[in-house]
Amino acid sequence: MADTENFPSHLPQPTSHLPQPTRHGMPSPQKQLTEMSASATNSRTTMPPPTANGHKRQGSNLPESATKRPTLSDRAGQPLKSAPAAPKSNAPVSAAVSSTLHTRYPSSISSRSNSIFSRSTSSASSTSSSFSASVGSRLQPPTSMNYGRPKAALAKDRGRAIDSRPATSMGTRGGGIQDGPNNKRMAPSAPMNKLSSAPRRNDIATAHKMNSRIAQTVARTSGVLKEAQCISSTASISAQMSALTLSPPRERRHASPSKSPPLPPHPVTPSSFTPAPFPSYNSSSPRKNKARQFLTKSSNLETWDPEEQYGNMERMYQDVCKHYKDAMEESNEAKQASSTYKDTIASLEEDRKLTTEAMIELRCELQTTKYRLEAAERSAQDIKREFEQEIDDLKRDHRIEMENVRQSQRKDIDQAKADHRDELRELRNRYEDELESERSQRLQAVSQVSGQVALDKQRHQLDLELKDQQIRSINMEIERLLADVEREKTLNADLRQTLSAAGTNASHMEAARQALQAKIDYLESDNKSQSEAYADMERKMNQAIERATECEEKLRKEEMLRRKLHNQVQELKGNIRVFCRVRPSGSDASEEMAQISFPETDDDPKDIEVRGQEEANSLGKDTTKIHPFSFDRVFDPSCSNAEIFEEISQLIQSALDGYNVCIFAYGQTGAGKTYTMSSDDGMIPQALRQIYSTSKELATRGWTYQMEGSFVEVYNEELRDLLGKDGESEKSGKKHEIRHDMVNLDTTITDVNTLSLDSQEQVEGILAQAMSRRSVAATKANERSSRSHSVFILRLKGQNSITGKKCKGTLNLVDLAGSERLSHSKAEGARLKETQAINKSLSCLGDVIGALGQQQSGFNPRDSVNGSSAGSGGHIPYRNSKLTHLLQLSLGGNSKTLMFVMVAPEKKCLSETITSLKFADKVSRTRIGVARKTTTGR
Ligand SMILES: Nc1ncnc2c1ncn2[C@@H]1O[C@H](COP(=O)(O)OP(=O)(O)OP(=O)(O)O)[C@@H](O)[C@H]1O
Repeated sequence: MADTENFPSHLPQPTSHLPQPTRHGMPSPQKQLTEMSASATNSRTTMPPPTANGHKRQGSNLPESATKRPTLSDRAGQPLKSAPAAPKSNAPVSAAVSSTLHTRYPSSISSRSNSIFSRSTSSASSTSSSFSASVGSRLQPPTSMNYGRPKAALAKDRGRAIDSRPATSMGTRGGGIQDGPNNKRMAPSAPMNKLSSAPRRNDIATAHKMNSRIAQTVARTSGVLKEAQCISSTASISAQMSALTLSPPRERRHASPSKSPPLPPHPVTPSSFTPAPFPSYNSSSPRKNKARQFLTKSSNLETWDPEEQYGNMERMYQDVCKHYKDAMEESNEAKQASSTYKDTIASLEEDRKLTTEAMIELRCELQTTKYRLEAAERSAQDIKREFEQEIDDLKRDHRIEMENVRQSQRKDIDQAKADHRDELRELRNRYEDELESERSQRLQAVSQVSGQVALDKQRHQLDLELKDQQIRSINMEIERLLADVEREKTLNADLRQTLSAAGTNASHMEAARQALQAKIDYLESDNKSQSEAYADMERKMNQAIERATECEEKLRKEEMLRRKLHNQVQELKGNIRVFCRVRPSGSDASEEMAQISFPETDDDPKDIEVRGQEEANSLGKDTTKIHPFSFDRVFDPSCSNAEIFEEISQLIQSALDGYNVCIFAYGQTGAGKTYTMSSDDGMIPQALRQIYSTSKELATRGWTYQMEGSFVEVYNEELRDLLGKDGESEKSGKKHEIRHDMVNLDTTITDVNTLSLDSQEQVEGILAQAMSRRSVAATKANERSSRSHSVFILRLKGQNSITGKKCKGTLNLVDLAGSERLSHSKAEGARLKETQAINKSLSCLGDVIGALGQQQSGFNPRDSVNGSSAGSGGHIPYRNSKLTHLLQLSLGGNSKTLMFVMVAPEKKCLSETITSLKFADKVSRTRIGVARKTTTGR
């Protein structure tokens, strides 16, 4: 087995058909004999015979004879002409046995031969030949490299080769060598198993206990021993084989394996081994000259040629003998090595025993030391515990002692502190008493002095305060009078005279005041004369007050006169007045401007001229038309909101006087309507500021005002409350309705929040809220274009506590949405709808104004409610849009109405500008009714 491993790996391993050697080298002789006998009888039918040239024939590869050959059955009927010669005394191998050996185990024999003898360099060539003869030319014998090893190396290699497998595995392998010729499993040889495995186990156990060097040595020794045993066993088997060949063939052929007695082992020693001479064969066999014979008539298998077979057998026998001899020599050497290793093992065993004893002693010592150490540790623990207890006791004692000392010290300190406190208290009491008595003495003295001073001072102070108050009131009165005078001066000449008189009066009073002041000074310096001066001053004061009252009365009368005159002037001017304002150019410098001029350069410009687009006349010449317009007032781009407000402040005053006032801004989108009406200094905030300041002034003349405001927008022909909570009207789903009270000439909107405006700050907050809620959107002309008409309605209710007069006015401030041409704006979707609604309502406004113009005479506002005029009977289409419906009373003649027409200066807006101006011109030419005051009382 080991030798098969030496074959080159690229070659197929030779398969053995011989009974495989067990670990002892060969199967038991008894079994071998049995099998050999059986095979001798069966071999002719089961195995093909070797060929004549000595090569192995294999199965169907055997060449078939072309000629007809006699079969065995044929030959059975024939008399045996030349039987093989009877074996001689040394019993040569019979032809049957020989052929059986070659047919059944050719490769096995050869292989085995190789395994046993391949290490002999001298027999390399013969091995090779026998190998090729037995296994065929396809397989090469082991190379000569394996042969020339030194003996020691050989022994070592073998030892390693065998010893590298564990003992049990060896046993298994030995037992499992396997399939014999008839696929019979070969049982391992039990004694040999015992022999080999037992020492091996011992060796391995020893090797594990001892060091690795000892283990290696033992392993090597064991390997050598096994090799030697193997060789000796092989030798015995060979001897048996030799003995087997000596037995008479006829007897063996018929002898039953079970009945035949076991053959005694052949006493072969390597040194005394002499191979028996191979039996000679009768070469004059008649078969030699005979024609070729066949197994059966129909078979083309030739019958065996015994002569040729015999020759082969003889050669093989020679080879086997030679190899056997070599093996014997190797075996001897191995035995010698074995005895040497045995000695070494014995001495090592001795060493191991000594070492084990020493180890046991040391272990005992270690154990003892451990016990001692543990005892020492225990005692150390006890001592430590004792010490710890002692330390704890000491600590406790120390703590108690410390506590005692601390307590005694604390007591001492407390005692010392108490003493010290008492001492301090005593001292403090003593000093405080002394201090108190001293202080009281001094205070008495001081209070006597200061009482006197304070009394004097108080008296003077009171006098002074009284006089200051009088002076203040006189001053206030003078200021008020001066303010009144100042205001009246600007109204009319009579008032100026009165005011100058008041001024003179005031100067007298001032002189009197100065005199009084001098007297006060004098009085201050001289207490005695003070009372006289005071009485004089009081008298003069009363005179002044009387005169002031007279002046006030006079002023009131003048005020009434002024109002009357103012309203007369307003009526003369007409109830709808039109102001025109041109916006400055925008930030885009590249924008081309329209040619707009203002011919009048005085303080009160009323005219404006706009140069129209260039047009070709009938002669083909380019001409431009100039459009002149005239309004109540024209404001050029340089005018500020403050300047414009000055012009309308009289109208705001009219609202306080009990008139309905309506101011609205009209113009194309982006022309400046929202800027004029609702910016921080726009008309709406300024109007409110004026109303507050004037109402305060009028309060001095007995007027008190109640103000209520609401803010709505007309968006897409629907009213929206800008002062309501977010989404309130959408949630409630209520629609606001416009109602006109024609008795009181009052307009109300249902479900609209009306807030009482108590302070100017509140009003401005409300305005900001309303402005933020307005519907705005970016359009082509304006980034924040108003998409609705916004209307701020301020109701003013005044009452004069002196005269008992009552008045009720309404101020409507309207910021209209911008007119816009759809073709220009190219609005879509929501924007388109908005633009359509805006344009429609503005066109309705134009219609209403037009209708009002036609019925100038005989206006009755009550008729206007029904959309008709008593004078002309013409229909006024107020209800055609929410905007005109809402402004019905403002437009219908009952109110003072001011329209701002806003103009954009850009050329691109020119046509729209001209349209707006034409509309404004139409409005300014309209004369509608007479505004009436809603006052009651005297
Ligand atoms: N007198 C002015 N001085 C300076 N800037 C102005 C003046 N008038 C208008 N503007 C500016 O022009 C722009 C358009 O003005 P505004 O929004 O008042 O136009 P509008 O007529 O109200 O437009 P819409 O009808 O689309 O609401 C704004 O940026 C505004 O500040």
